[in-house]
Amino acid sequence: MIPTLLRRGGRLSIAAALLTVSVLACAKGNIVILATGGTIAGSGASSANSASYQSAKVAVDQLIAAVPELQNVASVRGEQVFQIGSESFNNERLLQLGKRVSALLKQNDVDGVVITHGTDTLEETAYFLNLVIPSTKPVVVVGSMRPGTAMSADGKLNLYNAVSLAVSPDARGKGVLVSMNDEIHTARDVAKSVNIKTEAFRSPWGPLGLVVEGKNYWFRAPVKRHTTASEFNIDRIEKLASVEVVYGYGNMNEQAYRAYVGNGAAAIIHAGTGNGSVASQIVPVLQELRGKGVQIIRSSRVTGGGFVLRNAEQPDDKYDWIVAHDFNPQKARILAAVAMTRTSDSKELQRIFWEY
Ligand SMILES: NC(=O)C[C@H](N)C(=O)O
Repeated sequence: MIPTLLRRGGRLSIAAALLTVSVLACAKGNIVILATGGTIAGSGASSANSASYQSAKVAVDQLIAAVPELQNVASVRGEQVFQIGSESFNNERLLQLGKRVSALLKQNDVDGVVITHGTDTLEETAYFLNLVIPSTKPVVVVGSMRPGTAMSADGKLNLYNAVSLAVSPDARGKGVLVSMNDEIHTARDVAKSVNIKTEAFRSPWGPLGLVVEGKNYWFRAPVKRHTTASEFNIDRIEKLASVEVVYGYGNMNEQAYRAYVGNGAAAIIHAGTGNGSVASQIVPVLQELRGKGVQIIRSSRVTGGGFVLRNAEQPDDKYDWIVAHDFNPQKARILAAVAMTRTSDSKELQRIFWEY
């Protein structure tokens, strides 16, 4: 169409061509890629290094330049927020990233945000954003399991899928999404379940859909509260509550619980065995800590579908403990750290654990 207009020559047809170009550019939608590091920005010594490499090496502009096809689906620009392995994320970085996402989504010239992220804590950041970003515009978090230098690297296609998902009107209002390995997951459910393999992310209750060659195929939608239906808002959060996780196993002792509380933890996520069960020698310790005002939140260390029932295994009503529903311990930490910016009432916290 544009070459035809140009062939006709003359000022009018050139103006028409320019107008068409700008209309097409607008029609594509504007996506900002916020880069934070991880393996998707990793680099290895040789193409055979699929698992040993350095993460967080490649700058966002290089990531974008490596996938010219991105510009066919959206107008894309990048910002380098951090350049770290995601194992080094902390509460301050979550807040900084969240505030930048929120500010961008308030702009009329931004239609969605893609966050490139290491996979180790990707589920924590994605779930945090799902709780605190008050926007229906798509936020898609993406990573890779192999660096771009490796044979069969997965980053380019994952990034392409993430951008095409973020620019899709049908991705709006579904909460923060994670796109990996052609699948679309809700940030609430997804967890890194295998390392090494590219099929690394799973949701215990299944993915929301698939993204294939720039088209989304949806099968379900999240029912829990998120983004615009959330009572939490990043614009009103300056500091997260101090919440720590203690891992349960046979031969447990009380030292970690006491050390964390001694250092000011306001809540302990007990990553218990099975149904969040608590060893008999630990029960009185947790009762004592609860008596001192510390929230005790029972989650499960079971991977791929831990689900803690209230008053099963332990009398939560009697001890005034909280159960983490189906959240894995690291997501329970995120929810408690956000929720406790607003309440320290255990009944309110339990309500929040059921609703989000
Ligand atoms: N695949 C990865 O991205 C792992 C890396 N350690 C990270 O989380 O940053």
